[in-house]
Amino acid sequence: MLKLVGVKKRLGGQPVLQGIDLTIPPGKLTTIIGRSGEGKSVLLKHMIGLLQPDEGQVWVDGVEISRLRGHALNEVRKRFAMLFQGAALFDSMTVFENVAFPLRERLRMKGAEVTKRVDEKLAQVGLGGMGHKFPAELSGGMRKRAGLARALVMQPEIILFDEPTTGLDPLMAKSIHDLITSTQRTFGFTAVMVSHEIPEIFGISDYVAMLKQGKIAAMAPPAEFQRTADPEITEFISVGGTMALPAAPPNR
Ligand SMILES: Nc1ncnc2c1ncn2[C@@H]1O[C@H](COP(=O)(O)OP(=O)(O)OP(=O)(O)O)[C@@H](O)[C@H]1O
Repeated sequence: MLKLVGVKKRLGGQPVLQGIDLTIPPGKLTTIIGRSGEGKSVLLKHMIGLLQPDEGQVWVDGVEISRLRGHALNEVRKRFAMLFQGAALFDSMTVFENVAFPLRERLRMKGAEVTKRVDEKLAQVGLGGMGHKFPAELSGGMRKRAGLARALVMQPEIILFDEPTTGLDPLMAKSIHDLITSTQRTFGFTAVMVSHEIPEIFGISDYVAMLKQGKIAAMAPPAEFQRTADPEITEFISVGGTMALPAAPPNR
């Protein structure tokens, strides 16, 4: 169970997170939405221990990771994968080498075992037979798939996705969303995704949370979330998309 309690963080002299209380349901897909610059990426980085809170705690299964350093933090991080916005592949390595990298570096795995695991993951993300290509030879959507294969290959319990469909056309974005949900259901990992894809995320998420003024303003399953009484949230989700809400239509 991933849980943030009273997390506060200032960056560049400005308050970014101002008291985050958030429990991420295990084995589900939770999507975090919010305006640009609101602190969504900063929030993800706290979950994986890349940033430490000024105040408050981040808990992973009863371990307070916000106070861990060095080896102890690395051990907890092995349970996570994070897919950054740009997929962050190594340009000088083939797709195969990119996906093999964490197995070799972090698990010290070698030879046929690596090949088997990498080929299996590439096939799962629809990149079977593409292992010899370099990232520059791939489309944006294929690069995202390769990034997802690299995240999945470590069989993490928790995967954090930072805007995984940024820069993709709607069809490619849909195929990445489908892949995230199908792999999540197959492997049962806990997924946390930051996304601007409204209304699409309502169709794929188990829970939606909104970050507003440094706090979680609402968190609920999509149908309930969309019936919120908070006019700012209603406006945000109606501007982001065009989904009409029978219970509380956008007031515009
Ligand atoms: N390392 C840093 N040093 C100083 N300020 C930072 C740092 N990282 C983030 N910030 C600031 O924190 C705020 C939140 O940034 P963050 O990237 O989390 O926003 P976001 O909600 O993910 O935005 P977007 O939706 O545009 O990706 C911004 O004002 C940003 O400039």
